[in-house]
Amino acid sequence: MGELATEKHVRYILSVEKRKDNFESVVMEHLRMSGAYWGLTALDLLGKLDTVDVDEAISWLLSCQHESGGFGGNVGHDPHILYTLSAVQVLALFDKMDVIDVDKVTNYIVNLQNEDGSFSGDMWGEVDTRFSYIAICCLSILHRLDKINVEKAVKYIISCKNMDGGFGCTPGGESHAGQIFCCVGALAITGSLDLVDKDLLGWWLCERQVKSGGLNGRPEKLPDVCYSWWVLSSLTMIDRVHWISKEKLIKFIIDCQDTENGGISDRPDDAVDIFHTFFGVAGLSLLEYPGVKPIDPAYALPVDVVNRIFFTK
Ligand SMILES: CN(C(=O)[C@H](Cc1cnc[nH]1)NC(=O)OCc1ccccc1)[C@@H](Cc1ccccc1)C(=O)N[C@@H](Cc1ccc(O)cc1)C(=O)NO
Ligand SMILES: [Zn+2]
Repeated sequence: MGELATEKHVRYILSVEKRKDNFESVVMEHLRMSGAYWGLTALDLLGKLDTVDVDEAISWLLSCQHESGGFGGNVGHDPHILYTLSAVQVLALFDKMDVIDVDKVTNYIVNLQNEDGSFSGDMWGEVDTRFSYIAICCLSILHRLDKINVEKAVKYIISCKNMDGGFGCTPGGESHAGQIFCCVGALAITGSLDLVDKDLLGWWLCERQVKSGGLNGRPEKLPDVCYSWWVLSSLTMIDRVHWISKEKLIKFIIDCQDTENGGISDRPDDAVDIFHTFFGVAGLSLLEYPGVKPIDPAYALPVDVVNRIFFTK
């Protein structure tokens, strides 16, 4: 079996951070803040975060903050809860939370909670359980969970649980691995995992593994490296990882890397991108692949970063 071409991936990630004009950079233009989180967290998992110019990254990040306290996907873009989490995650990676007004960012998120406990993504009001996870994860990192109605937030998430044990984006929405990650992650952070039927959900999740060893996001779909994260982090949080073959999944992820130019794609022989490179490395981290630092399945941050947030002053 091949092995992880670490140096190539590090060089690929650093090159993406530098490039501005090529196809990937233009496509990812509006979610560049998330791209920064994916690239920098992947570098940290590979033990290479020290190769980054922190001050340059921080000043660009701060230039994306809106007067409301929220962050946009790039300079001059409207604020959105998605990019506010990505920005806070990057600040946690660099241990630089002191460069922002925590209460201002908190206030931006608090104002996005609706009467029924759900969260909207921005002022336009779209509701999705993704935003519940983002709000809870972000406020937890900021030590401000007490500023929202956690009980109603949890009640809303449980209202999105389906008969198959999975979760959808709104009540009655079809189960999808991405939404399951968000709902299980939010329940884990709020200490509410007792509300999940671990065997029923574990069964739905382990059924995502196909012959090639890869994981898909819904029944009958093709396997995709990023589901190595959405499905596997959910299985990890409900303690059912032993229900899939870790070796076969490792082989699938390794088969998706470009050993020539670096980077990981969604499936073998496809074009690589920073998103799948991060979720591939994060998946290998959950699979305890040698040379990759451990990642926290709920916060999607390296364990040493999560420990620093919660166990130091
Ligand atoms: C917007 N987006 C997606 O829709 C991807 C597209 C895709 C990648 N592979 C198959 N499809 N889909 C995606 O992220 O689905 C996972 C998901 C769906 C719903 C909720 C949570 C996760 C990707 C970007 C992308 C676009 C096109 C190609 C590759 C990456 C994306 O930004 N996803 C977001 C999804 C998300 C958003 C918020 C969260 O709290 C968690 C996850 C993300 O991972 N943020 O860190
Ligand atoms: Zn994917």
